[in-house]
Amino acid sequence: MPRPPKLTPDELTAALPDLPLWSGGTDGLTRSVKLPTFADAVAAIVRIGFVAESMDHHPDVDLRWRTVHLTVVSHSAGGVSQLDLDLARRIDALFPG
Ligand SMILES: C[C@H](O)[C@H](O)[C@H]1CNC2=NC(N)=NC(=O)C2=N1
Repeated sequence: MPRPPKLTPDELTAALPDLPLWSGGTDGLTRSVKLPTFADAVAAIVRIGFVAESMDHHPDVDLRWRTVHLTVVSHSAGGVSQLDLDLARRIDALFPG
């Protein structure tokens, strides 16, 4: 299935108000999720991983103690695409902040 293209800056600007927990630009969107413990943070990554697998679209993940740092970017598109907005929303549904 073809993957969507990188969003234009205007398209991203229009989409970002719906994703207030995320920051960044067309090269990638980031948010952090702080959990009570390291084990909770590992479990959070597993939950996000199942969503990512179901979408066949995967975030970049960096775990520092009990904080999970996430970046959504479409590597094949060389920037943020509609798939990243969808993945960010799915992550927010799991972890509303
Ligand atoms: C074959 C498979 O669909 C691709 O390699 C997918 C998998 N997950 C992916 N995730 C992200 N974030 N970017 C991609 O370009 C990407 N490509």
